[in-house]
Amino acid sequence: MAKELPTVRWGIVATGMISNWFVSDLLLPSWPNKRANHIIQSIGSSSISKGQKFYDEYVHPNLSNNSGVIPKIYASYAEVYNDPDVDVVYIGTPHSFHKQNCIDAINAGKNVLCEKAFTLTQADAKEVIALAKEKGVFLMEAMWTRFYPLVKELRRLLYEEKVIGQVWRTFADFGLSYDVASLPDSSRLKDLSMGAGSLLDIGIYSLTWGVLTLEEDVGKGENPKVLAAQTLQGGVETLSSWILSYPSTGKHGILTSTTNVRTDKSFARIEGSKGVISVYGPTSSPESFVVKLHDEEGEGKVYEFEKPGRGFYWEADAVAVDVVSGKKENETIPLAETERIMGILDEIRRQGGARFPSDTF
Ligand SMILES: NC(=O)C1=CN([C@@H]2O[C@H](COP(=O)(O)OP(=O)(O)OC[C@H]3O[C@@H](n4cnc5c(N)ncnc54)[C@H](OP(=O)(O)O)[C@@H]3O)[C@@H](O)[C@H]2O)C=CC1
Ligand SMILES: O=C1OC[C@@H](O)[C@H](O)[C@H]1O
Repeated sequence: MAKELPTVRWGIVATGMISNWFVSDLLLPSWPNKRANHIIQSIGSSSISKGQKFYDEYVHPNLSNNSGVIPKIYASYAEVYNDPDVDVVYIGTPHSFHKQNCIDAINAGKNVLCEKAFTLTQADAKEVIALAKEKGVFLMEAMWTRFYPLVKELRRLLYEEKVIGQVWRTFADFGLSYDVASLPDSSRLKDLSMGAGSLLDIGIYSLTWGVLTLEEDVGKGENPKVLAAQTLQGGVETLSSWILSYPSTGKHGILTSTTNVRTDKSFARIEGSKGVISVYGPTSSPESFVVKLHDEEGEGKVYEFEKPGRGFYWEADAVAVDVVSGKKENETIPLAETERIMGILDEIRRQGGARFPSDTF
Protein backbone atom coordinates (compact mmCIF):
# COMPACT_ATOMS: atom_id res chain seq x y z
CA MET A 1 0.00 0.00 0.00
CA ALA A 2 1.30 3.49 -0.88
CA LYS A 3 2.44 5.48 2.16
CA GLU A 4 0.03 8.30 3.00
CA LEU A 5 1.34 11.83 2.60
CA PRO A 6 1.48 14.03 5.70
CA THR A 7 -1.35 16.55 5.97
CA VAL A 8 -1.34 19.98 7.62
CA ARG A 9 -4.18 22.39 8.27
CA TRP A 10 -3.26 26.01 7.55
CA GLY A 11 -4.47 29.19 9.21
CA ILE A 12 -3.99 32.07 6.78
CA VAL A 13 -3.21 35.48 8.27
CA ALA A 14 -4.02 38.41 5.95
CA THR A 15 -5.76 38.38 2.60
CA GLY A 16 -3.44 40.42 0.35
CA MET A 17 -1.61 39.42 -2.80
CA ILE A 18 0.81 36.88 -1.34
CA SER A 19 -1.88 35.05 0.65
CA ASN A 20 -3.84 34.73 -2.59
CA TRP A 21 -0.79 33.29 -4.40
CA PHE A 22 0.02 30.90 -1.55
CA VAL A 23 -3.50 29.57 -1.08
CA SER A 24 -4.14 29.24 -4.83
CA ASP A 25 -1.04 27.03 -5.15
CA LEU A 26 -1.99 24.84 -2.19
CA LEU A 27 -5.41 24.22 -3.76
CA LEU A 28 -3.95 22.90 -7.02
CA PRO A 29 -4.74 19.22 -7.64
CA SER A 30 -1.04 18.26 -7.70
CA TRP A 31 2.52 19.34 -8.51
CA PRO A 32 5.90 17.74 -9.26
CA ASN A 33 7.57 16.05 -6.24
CA LYS A 34 4.41 16.50 -4.14
CA ARG A 35 5.22 15.41 -0.58
CA ALA A 36 2.22 16.57 1.48
CA ASN A 37 -1.47 17.43 1.54
CA HIS A 38 -2.68 20.86 2.57
CA ILE A 39 -5.97 22.05 4.00
CA ILE A 40 -6.97 25.72 4.25
CA GLN A 41 -8.55 25.55 7.71
CA SER A 42 -9.14 29.20 8.56
CA ILE A 43 -8.62 32.70 7.22
CA GLY A 44 -7.96 35.76 9.40
CA SER A 45 -8.48 39.26 8.04
CA SER A 46 -9.12 42.83 9.13
CA SER A 47 -12.82 42.30 8.37
CA ILE A 48 -15.25 39.49 7.65
CA SER A 49 -16.16 41.03 4.31
CA LYS A 50 -12.51 41.05 3.20
CA GLY A 51 -12.04 37.49 4.43
CA GLN A 52 -15.22 36.41 2.65
CA LYS A 53 -14.11 38.06 -0.60
CA PHE A 54 -10.78 36.24 -0.39
CA TYR A 55 -12.60 32.95 0.22
CA ASP A 56 -15.00 33.55 -2.69
CA GLU A 57 -12.24 34.45 -5.14
CA TYR A 58 -9.37 32.10 -4.24
CA VAL A 59 -10.68 29.23 -2.12
CA HIS A 60 -14.23 28.48 -3.21
CA PRO A 61 -13.38 27.82 -6.92
CA ASN A 62 -11.02 25.01 -5.82
CA LEU A 63 -12.81 23.85 -2.68
CA SER A 64 -12.93 20.31 -4.10
CA ASN A 65 -9.16 20.15 -3.38
CA ASN A 66 -9.59 21.13 0.29
CA SER A 67 -10.37 17.64 1.68
CA GLY A 68 -14.02 18.54 2.31
CA VAL A 69 -13.14 21.37 4.71
CA ILE A 70 -14.93 24.72 4.46
CA PRO A 71 -12.53 27.21 6.06
CA LYS A 72 -13.66 29.41 8.92
CA ILE A 73 -13.39 33.15 8.27
CA TYR A 74 -12.38 35.38 11.16
CA ALA A 75 -12.32 39.18 11.52
CA SER A 76 -9.09 38.97 13.52
CA TYR A 77 -5.73 37.24 13.36
CA ALA A 78 -6.01 36.21 17.03
CA GLU A 79 -8.86 33.83 16.21
CA VAL A 80 -6.60 32.04 13.74
CA TYR A 81 -3.85 31.71 16.37
CA ASN A 82 -6.39 30.29 18.83
CA ASP A 83 -8.15 27.96 16.41
CA PRO A 84 -7.48 24.44 17.76
CA ASP A 85 -7.86 22.95 14.27
CA VAL A 86 -4.96 24.98 12.83
CA ASP A 87 -1.59 23.20 12.68
CA VAL A 88 0.47 25.98 11.05
CA VAL A 89 -0.13 29.71 10.77
CA TYR A 90 0.93 31.33 7.48
CA ILE A 91 1.77 35.03 7.90
CA GLY A 92 1.23 37.16 4.79
CA THR A 93 1.19 40.69 6.23
CA PRO A 94 3.71 43.44 5.25
CA HIS A 95 7.26 42.99 6.62
CA SER A 96 6.86 45.34 9.60
CA PHE A 97 4.01 43.27 11.09
CA HIS A 98 5.77 39.92 10.83
CA LYS A 99 7.50 40.27 14.19
CA GLN A 100 4.31 40.88 16.21
CA ASN A 101 2.26 38.38 14.18
CA CYS A 102 4.90 35.70 14.76
CA ILE A 103 5.11 36.52 18.47
CA ASP A 104 1.33 36.30 18.86
CA ALA A 105 1.07 33.04 16.94
CA ILE A 106 4.00 31.47 18.79
CA ASN A 107 2.61 32.55 22.17
CA ALA A 108 -0.61 30.76 21.21
CA GLY A 109 1.51 27.63 20.67
CA LYS A 110 1.27 27.61 16.90
CA ASN A 111 3.82 26.53 14.29
CA VAL A 112 4.58 29.40 11.91
CA LEU A 113 5.57 29.98 8.29
CA CYS A 114 6.31 33.70 7.92
CA GLU A 115 6.79 35.61 4.67
CA LYS A 116 10.02 37.29 3.67
CA ALA A 117 11.50 39.62 4.66
CA PHE A 118 11.24 37.79 7.98
CA THR A 119 11.44 41.03 10.02
CA LEU A 120 12.78 44.56 9.52
CA THR A 121 16.09 43.88 11.29
CA GLN A 122 18.30 41.10 12.54
CA ALA A 123 17.60 42.12 16.14
CA ASP A 124 13.87 41.55 15.57
CA ALA A 125 14.53 38.20 13.92
CA LYS A 126 16.60 37.10 16.91
CA GLU A 127 13.73 37.92 19.28
CA VAL A 128 11.20 35.91 17.28
CA ILE A 129 13.54 32.95 16.86
CA ALA A 130 14.38 32.88 20.58
CA LEU A 131 10.68 32.82 21.43
CA ALA A 132 9.96 29.95 19.03
CA LYS A 133 12.79 27.95 20.57
CA GLU A 134 11.53 28.70 24.07
CA LYS A 135 7.98 27.63 23.18
CA GLY A 136 9.12 24.59 21.18
CA VAL A 137 7.18 25.38 18.01
CA PHE A 138 8.23 25.09 14.36
CA LEU A 139 9.26 28.36 12.69
CA MET A 140 10.38 29.04 9.12
CA GLU A 141 10.91 32.00 6.81
CA ALA A 142 8.91 31.60 3.59
CA MET A 143 11.86 32.04 1.23
CA TRP A 144 10.12 29.81 -1.30
CA THR A 145 12.79 30.01 -4.03
CA ARG A 146 15.17 27.88 -1.97
CA PHE A 147 12.72 24.97 -2.26
CA TYR A 148 12.51 24.96 -6.05
CA PRO A 149 13.73 21.70 -7.64
CA LEU A 150 15.59 23.95 -10.10
CA VAL A 151 17.61 25.45 -7.25
CA LYS A 152 18.39 22.06 -5.73
CA GLU A 153 19.53 20.73 -9.13
CA LEU A 154 21.64 23.80 -9.79
CA ARG A 155 23.41 23.43 -6.44
CA ARG A 156 23.97 19.72 -7.11
CA LEU A 157 25.60 20.56 -10.43
CA LEU A 158 27.72 23.31 -8.87
CA TYR A 159 28.94 21.50 -5.77
CA GLU A 160 28.53 17.72 -6.35
CA GLU A 161 29.28 17.46 -10.08
CA LYS A 162 31.30 20.70 -10.10
CA VAL A 163 30.22 21.18 -13.72
CA ILE A 164 31.70 24.66 -14.07
CA GLY A 165 34.76 23.87 -11.96
CA GLN A 166 35.77 26.36 -9.29
CA VAL A 167 32.94 28.89 -8.81
CA TRP A 168 34.30 32.45 -8.71
CA ARG A 169 31.52 34.95 -9.28
CA THR A 170 27.75 35.29 -9.24
CA PHE A 171 25.86 38.22 -10.74
CA ALA A 172 22.19 38.34 -9.71
CA ASP A 173 19.54 41.03 -10.04
CA PHE A 174 15.89 41.56 -9.16
CA GLY A 175 14.35 44.64 -10.69
CA LEU A 176 10.69 45.64 -10.94
CA SER A 177 9.62 48.84 -12.64
CA TYR A 178 7.17 51.03 -10.79
CA ASP A 179 7.02 54.67 -9.78
CA VAL A 180 7.21 54.69 -5.99
CA ALA A 181 6.20 58.39 -5.82
CA SER A 182 2.89 57.66 -7.52
CA LEU A 183 1.89 54.92 -5.03
CA PRO A 184 -0.52 55.82 -2.20
CA ASP A 185 1.28 56.80 1.00
CA SER A 186 -0.27 53.75 2.70
CA SER A 187 1.42 51.30 0.29
CA ARG A 188 3.90 48.90 1.89
CA LEU A 189 6.17 49.76 -1.06
CA LYS A 190 6.24 53.45 -0.08
CA ASP A 191 5.69 53.58 3.68
CA LEU A 192 9.10 53.42 5.41
CA SER A 193 7.53 52.21 8.64
CA MET A 194 6.49 49.10 6.68
CA GLY A 195 10.03 48.48 5.39
CA ALA A 196 9.58 50.07 1.96
CA GLY A 197 12.41 49.87 -0.56
CA SER A 198 13.66 47.34 -3.06
CA LEU A 199 16.08 45.62 -0.69
CA LEU A 200 13.80 43.79 1.74
CA ASP A 201 11.14 43.20 -0.89
CA ILE A 202 13.15 41.88 -3.82
CA GLY A 203 16.86 42.42 -3.09
CA ILE A 204 16.53 39.57 -0.62
CA TYR A 205 16.19 37.25 -3.63
CA SER A 206 19.41 38.52 -5.27
CA LEU A 207 21.11 37.97 -1.92
CA THR A 208 19.64 34.47 -1.77
CA TRP A 209 21.04 33.65 -5.23
CA GLY A 210 24.40 34.95 -4.09
CA VAL A 211 24.69 32.75 -1.02
CA LEU A 212 23.13 29.68 -2.67
CA THR A 213 25.57 29.71 -5.57
CA LEU A 214 28.75 30.92 -3.85
CA GLU A 215 28.55 28.86 -0.65
CA GLU A 216 29.02 25.10 -0.83
CA ASP A 217 27.59 24.54 2.65
CA VAL A 218 25.13 27.42 2.78
CA GLY A 219 25.40 29.50 5.96
CA LYS A 220 27.82 27.11 7.64
CA GLY A 221 31.13 28.46 6.36
CA GLU A 222 32.67 31.88 6.23
CA ASN A 223 30.28 34.82 6.46
CA PRO A 224 30.89 37.21 3.53
CA LYS A 225 32.05 40.80 3.83
CA VAL A 226 29.65 43.39 2.39
CA LEU A 227 30.35 46.50 0.32
CA ALA A 228 27.12 48.38 -0.50
CA ALA A 229 25.64 51.48 -2.13
CA GLN A 230 21.99 52.59 -2.29
CA THR A 231 19.95 55.32 -3.99
CA LEU A 232 17.06 56.93 -2.11
CA GLN A 233 14.24 58.78 -3.87
CA GLY A 234 11.84 60.71 -1.62
CA GLY A 235 13.40 58.85 1.30
CA VAL A 236 12.62 55.43 -0.17
CA GLU A 237 15.46 53.25 -1.43
CA THR A 238 14.99 52.47 -5.10
CA LEU A 239 18.38 50.99 -6.04
CA SER A 240 20.64 48.75 -4.00
CA SER A 241 23.95 47.29 -5.19
CA TRP A 242 26.31 45.29 -3.08
CA ILE A 243 29.27 42.98 -3.31
CA LEU A 244 29.57 39.92 -1.12
CA SER A 245 33.20 38.94 -0.79
CA TYR A 246 34.55 35.79 0.79
CA PRO A 247 38.11 36.50 1.98
CA SER A 248 39.21 32.88 2.36
CA THR A 249 38.29 31.84 -1.21
CA GLY A 250 38.28 35.18 -3.03
CA LYS A 251 34.79 34.58 -4.46
CA HIS A 252 32.54 37.56 -5.21
CA GLY A 253 28.79 38.04 -5.51
CA ILE A 254 27.75 41.16 -7.44
CA LEU A 255 24.14 41.63 -6.42
CA THR A 256 21.53 44.26 -7.17
CA SER A 257 17.88 45.21 -6.79
CA THR A 258 15.78 48.13 -7.97
CA THR A 259 12.23 49.34 -8.36
CA ASN A 260 13.19 51.58 -11.29
CA VAL A 261 14.12 49.03 -13.97
CA ARG A 262 12.71 45.61 -14.77
CA THR A 263 15.20 42.72 -14.77
CA ASP A 264 15.87 40.89 -17.99
CA LYS A 265 14.67 37.26 -18.24
CA SER A 266 18.29 36.25 -17.71
CA PHE A 267 18.63 37.42 -14.12
CA ALA A 268 21.69 35.55 -12.85
CA ARG A 269 25.07 34.38 -14.13
CA ILE A 270 27.34 32.06 -12.21
CA GLU A 271 30.91 31.96 -13.46
CA GLY A 272 33.39 29.16 -12.84
CA SER A 273 36.80 28.13 -14.07
CA LYS A 274 35.29 25.75 -16.69
CA GLY A 275 32.13 27.57 -17.75
CA VAL A 276 29.10 29.70 -17.02
CA ILE A 277 25.55 29.03 -15.87
CA SER A 278 22.84 31.53 -16.87
CA VAL A 279 19.53 31.40 -14.99
CA TYR A 280 16.23 32.55 -16.54
CA GLY A 281 12.79 33.56 -15.30
CA PRO A 282 11.65 35.88 -12.52
CA THR A 283 14.37 36.02 -9.83
CA SER A 284 11.91 34.73 -7.23
CA SER A 285 10.53 31.93 -9.41
CA PRO A 286 13.19 30.70 -11.85
CA GLU A 287 12.19 28.64 -14.88
CA SER A 288 15.34 27.32 -16.52
CA PHE A 289 19.11 27.52 -16.69
CA VAL A 290 21.79 26.90 -19.29
CA VAL A 291 25.19 25.37 -18.60
CA LYS A 292 27.78 26.51 -21.14
CA LEU A 293 31.25 25.04 -20.83
CA HIS A 294 34.20 26.93 -22.32
CA ASP A 295 35.59 23.89 -24.14
CA GLU A 296 32.26 22.78 -25.70
CA GLU A 297 30.78 23.88 -29.02
CA GLY A 298 27.19 25.11 -29.21
CA GLU A 299 24.80 27.05 -27.01
CA GLY A 300 25.11 24.88 -23.92
CA LYS A 301 22.83 22.42 -22.15
CA VAL A 302 19.36 23.70 -21.22
CA TYR A 303 17.64 22.57 -18.00
CA GLU A 304 13.88 23.26 -17.83
CA PHE A 305 11.54 22.58 -14.93
CA GLU A 306 7.79 21.94 -14.88
CA LYS A 307 5.82 24.27 -12.59
CA PRO A 308 2.03 24.40 -12.39
CA GLY A 309 0.81 27.58 -10.67
CA ARG A 310 3.58 29.63 -9.07
CA GLY A 311 5.61 27.15 -6.99
CA PHE A 312 4.68 27.90 -3.37
CA TYR A 313 3.70 24.27 -2.72
CA TRP A 314 7.33 23.15 -2.41
CA GLU A 315 7.99 25.32 0.65
CA ALA A 316 4.58 24.33 2.06
CA ASP A 317 5.39 20.63 1.56
CA ALA A 318 8.66 21.12 3.44
CA VAL A 319 6.79 22.70 6.36
CA ALA A 320 4.25 19.88 6.43
CA VAL A 321 6.89 17.14 6.38
CA ASP A 322 8.84 18.84 9.19
CA VAL A 323 5.83 19.63 11.37
CA VAL A 324 4.39 16.14 11.09
CA SER A 325 7.77 14.63 11.97
CA GLY A 326 8.16 16.95 14.98
CA LYS A 327 11.01 19.12 13.68
CA LYS A 328 11.25 22.72 14.91
CA GLU A 329 13.11 24.19 11.94
CA ASN A 330 13.83 23.36 8.33
CA GLU A 331 17.21 22.30 7.00
CA THR A 332 16.88 24.21 3.70
CA ILE A 333 16.39 27.49 5.56
CA PRO A 334 17.36 26.98 9.18
CA LEU A 335 16.67 29.76 11.67
CA ALA A 336 20.35 30.67 11.88
CA GLU A 337 20.30 31.29 8.14
CA THR A 338 17.27 33.59 8.40
CA GLU A 339 19.07 35.48 11.17
CA ARG A 340 22.25 35.72 9.04
CA ILE A 341 20.35 36.99 5.99
CA MET A 342 18.67 39.68 8.12
CA GLY A 343 22.13 40.67 9.38
CA ILE A 344 23.45 41.10 5.82
CA LEU A 345 20.37 43.18 4.90
CA ASP A 346 21.05 45.37 7.99
CA GLU A 347 24.66 45.85 6.89
CA ILE A 348 23.67 46.81 3.32
CA ARG A 349 21.30 49.45 4.74
CA ARG A 350 23.86 50.59 7.31
CA GLN A 351 26.39 51.27 4.53
CA GLY A 352 23.88 52.38 1.88
CA GLY A 353 21.81 54.78 3.98
CA ALA A 354 18.28 53.35 3.75
CA ARG A 355 16.64 53.65 7.15
CA PHE A 356 13.31 52.71 8.71
CA PRO A 357 11.82 54.80 11.55
CA SER A 358 12.20 51.89 14.00
CA ASP A 359 15.92 51.37 13.26
CA THR A 360 18.34 51.62 16.13
CA PHE A 361 21.50 51.68 14.01
N1 LIG B 1 7.04 35.13 -1.54
C1 LIG B 1 6.62 35.99 -2.48
O1 LIG B 1 6.74 35.77 -3.67
C2 LIG B 1 5.98 37.24 -2.06
C3 LIG B 1 6.06 37.65 -0.76
N2 LIG B 1 5.47 38.80 -0.38
C4 LIG B 1 5.61 39.22 1.01
O2 LIG B 1 4.33 39.15 1.63
C5 LIG B 1 4.11 40.24 2.48
C6 LIG B 1 2.82 40.93 2.07
O3 LIG B 1 2.92 41.43 0.77
P1 LIG B 1 1.63 41.62 -0.19
O4 LIG B 1 0.76 40.44 -0.11
O5 LIG B 1 2.15 42.06 -1.49
O6 LIG B 1 0.92 42.84 0.53
P2 LIG B 1 -0.57 43.33 0.35
O7 LIG B 1 -0.54 44.77 0.64
O8 LIG B 1 -1.15 42.86 -0.93
O9 LIG B 1 -1.34 42.57 1.51
C7 LIG B 1 -0.98 42.68 2.85
C8 LIG B 1 -2.16 42.30 3.73
O10 LIG B 1 -1.74 42.42 5.07
C9 LIG B 1 -2.80 42.85 5.90
N3 LIG B 1 -2.41 44.04 6.65
C10 LIG B 1 -2.40 44.15 7.98
N4 LIG B 1 -2.06 45.38 8.38
C11 LIG B 1 -1.84 46.09 7.27
C12 LIG B 1 -1.50 47.45 7.03
N5 LIG B 1 -1.31 48.34 8.02
N6 LIG B 1 -1.37 47.85 5.75
C13 LIG B 1 -1.55 46.98 4.75
N7 LIG B 1 -1.90 45.69 4.92
C14 LIG B 1 -2.06 45.24 6.16
C15 LIG B 1 -3.99 43.12 4.97
O11 LIG B 1 -4.80 41.96 5.02
P3 LIG B 1 -6.17 41.89 5.85
O12 LIG B 1 -6.89 43.21 5.62
O13 LIG B 1 -6.87 40.74 5.28
O14 LIG B 1 -5.82 41.73 7.29
C16 LIG B 1 -3.36 43.22 3.60
O15 LIG B 1 -4.25 42.82 2.59
C17 LIG B 1 5.36 41.11 2.38
O16 LIG B 1 6.17 40.88 3.49
C18 LIG B 1 6.05 40.66 1.12
O17 LIG B 1 7.45 40.75 1.17
C19 LIG B 1 4.73 39.53 -1.25
C20 LIG B 1 4.60 39.16 -2.55
C21 LIG B 1 5.23 37.99 -3.08
O1 LIG C 1 8.49 38.51 -2.91
C1 LIG C 1 8.20 39.13 -3.90
O2 LIG C 1 8.40 38.56 -5.10
C2 LIG C 1 7.63 38.93 -6.18
C3 LIG C 1 7.38 40.42 -6.22
O3 LIG C 1 6.45 40.69 -7.22
C4 LIG C 1 6.88 40.93 -4.90
O4 LIG C 1 6.80 42.35 -4.91
C5 LIG C 1 7.80 40.53 -3.80
O5 LIG C 1 7.26 40.85 -2.56
